[in-house]
Amino acid sequence: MHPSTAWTTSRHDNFGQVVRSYLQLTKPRIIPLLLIETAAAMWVAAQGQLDSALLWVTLLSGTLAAASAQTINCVYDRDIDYDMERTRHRPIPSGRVRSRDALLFAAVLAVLSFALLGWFANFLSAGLAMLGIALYIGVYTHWLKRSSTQNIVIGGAAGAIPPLVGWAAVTGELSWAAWLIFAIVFVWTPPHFWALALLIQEDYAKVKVPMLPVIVGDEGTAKQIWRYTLLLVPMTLLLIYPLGVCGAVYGLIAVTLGLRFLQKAWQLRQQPSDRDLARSTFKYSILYMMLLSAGMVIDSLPLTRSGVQVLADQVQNLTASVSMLPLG
Ligand code: HEM
Ligand SMILES: CC(C)=CCC/C(C)=C/CC/C(C)=C/COP(=O)(O)OP(=O)(O)O
Repeated sequence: MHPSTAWTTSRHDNFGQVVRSYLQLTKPRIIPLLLIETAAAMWVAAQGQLDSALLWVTLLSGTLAAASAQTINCVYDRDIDYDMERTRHRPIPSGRVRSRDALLFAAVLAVLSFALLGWFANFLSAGLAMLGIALYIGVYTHWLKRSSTQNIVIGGAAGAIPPLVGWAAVTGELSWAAWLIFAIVFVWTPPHFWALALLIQEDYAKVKVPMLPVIVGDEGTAKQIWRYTLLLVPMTLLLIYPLGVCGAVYGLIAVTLGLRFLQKAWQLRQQPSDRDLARSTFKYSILYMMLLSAGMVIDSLPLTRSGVQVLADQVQNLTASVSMLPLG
């Protein structure tokens, strides 16, 4: 290879590696689900009449805010991340990115997120995105993660902020329905995370992070997972009644998904030390939240709404005809 070609290739490789490292700081695999929640809340808020430019700008800003929060978390947790097998190869503990550079990166992302939302949507949504970062860093990462078994219950509020951002971006305010979607994600977070924590508790024990299974064991954790799932499933139906922002199609999806979640949580309660069950409950929690959000979107599409209306009219006509039949 000609020396100048080799130099260019290695510069490319280096650049690629730097980009990959910064991307890894943002924990990108978690972001799509946060965006799905945001989009679902926006769709419900707009009752199917959603401006696509607003949708994309809000999703981009949400990505920037979540990426900023995750990057700061990587800086703060660099000591324990170094000691845990699962996180040792993250960019900061492995020495690929300096903490100072990561913080600068996070600041740029946060400022861009705030500016985009403030400019294209409104300052309520921009402020909520910043509140999400503050809660995730201040309340979860700094205050509770290393000191309380309830760390992810209270800290989970940060992960439930994205739907509020989406709702506020569309309507400029926060209605009961927005708070209910927030509450659904909030109550979903403990079963989601504790199912995973059952699998990786040795890592957390090693660095003295008091995740629930480390302190109360498998059985106590499985019991809590069951209780939160039991609370979660009926809560999802409140969007239909009394709030009236979702309809029958969403109801069918929420009940079907909810029954399966309850079944998994119940099985785990019966066999709390079964790691395959814990893994399957964790994976299902993600699928559950994706499909529940999809259910909200499908339900609010104008096509679905008119289809349900036609069906309801047919049923009404049929009932009227049957009642007019000369029976007996
Ligand atoms: C305080 C609340 C939460 C905690 C402590 C938590 C913790 C975790 C952890 C430790 C992982 C494994 C990540 C890895 O192996 O690198 C994970 C995976 C995941 N989390 Fe959560 N989570 C929380 C809330 C949320 C929320 C609100 C969402 C989105 C709505 C979410 C979505 C996901 C997804 C999609 C994955 C799978 C990523 C993959 O494909 O590996 N999490 N979570
Ligand atoms: C609006 C807005 C910006 C909201 C922020 C939402 C947000 C970033 C939620 C992330 C929740 C999460 C995946 C925590 C991981 O826990 P951990 O950091 O303890 O996981 P680890 O053990 O893998 O480091």
